[in-house]
Amino acid sequence: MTIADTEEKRTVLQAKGLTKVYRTGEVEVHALRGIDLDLAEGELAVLLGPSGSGKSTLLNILGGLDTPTEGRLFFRGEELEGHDDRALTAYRRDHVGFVFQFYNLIPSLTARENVALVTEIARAPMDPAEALGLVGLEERLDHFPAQLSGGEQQRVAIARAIAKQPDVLLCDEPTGALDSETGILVLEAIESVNRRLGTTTALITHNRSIGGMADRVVSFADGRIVETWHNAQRQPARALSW
Ligand SMILES: Nc1ncnc2c1ncn2[C@@H]1O[C@H](COP(=O)(O)OP(=O)(O)OP(=O)(O)O)[C@@H](O)[C@H]1O
Repeated sequence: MTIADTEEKRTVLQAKGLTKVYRTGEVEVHALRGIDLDLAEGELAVLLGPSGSGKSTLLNILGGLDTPTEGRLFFRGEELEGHDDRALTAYRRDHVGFVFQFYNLIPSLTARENVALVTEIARAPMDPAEALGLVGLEERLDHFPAQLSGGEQQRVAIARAIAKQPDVLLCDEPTGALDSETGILVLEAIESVNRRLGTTTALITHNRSIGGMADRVVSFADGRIVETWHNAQRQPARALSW
């Protein structure tokens, strides 16, 4: 195996020159203006930036929910064909887990059943109870969403996202709707999944404090990466405050 092969294996996701222009009538919005970003195996990256800086647009493209106007995306060295819906669907289904600000659980299904919806169609799923255990909800398997707190519902959403054992976990403002104490529990769940399963994780936030838990922080402004730094040591989510 050559050094180049090894490097390629260590990079899970690679974005090159991504741009995104939204056109609404006469109006053009340049949401991304040339993003180069690699996510390494097992890394926890925090994508930081103010509202409107393009973070969600980037996350959606990295996860195959949207396509760039220009630029290329590689998953484990293979290019994802931007306009081939089937390839993107297969990539999303087999390799990507999403967590959004709002949990999108099905109210009439229990925590376990919400997770099972995904494990039933996944290639190598874990048991829903095991996934819920990983986020600290082993005592809540048969609760309905209405019987769970916001933070617990978000942890069910994380369990649902990771139960198919995705290569990449993409989290868009996962603590945006939560108070800080509850938010930290949710971040601990993400941290634990990243450490125990080695899932490459990208977490979007506008909250600078959350950057402390990352291996690397990538800071955005106006559709561009303006700064990147590595933390010499990751702070445990439990030690964060805001
Ligand atoms: N579907 C769309 N159609 C038109 N413009 C869009 C669309 N989605 C996003 N935009 C615009 O693109 C820019 C980047 O939006 P994006 O949601 O990626 O930013 P963000 O950094 O995630 O913001 P927030 O933190 O508020 O979610 C914004 O100016 C937004 O208005």
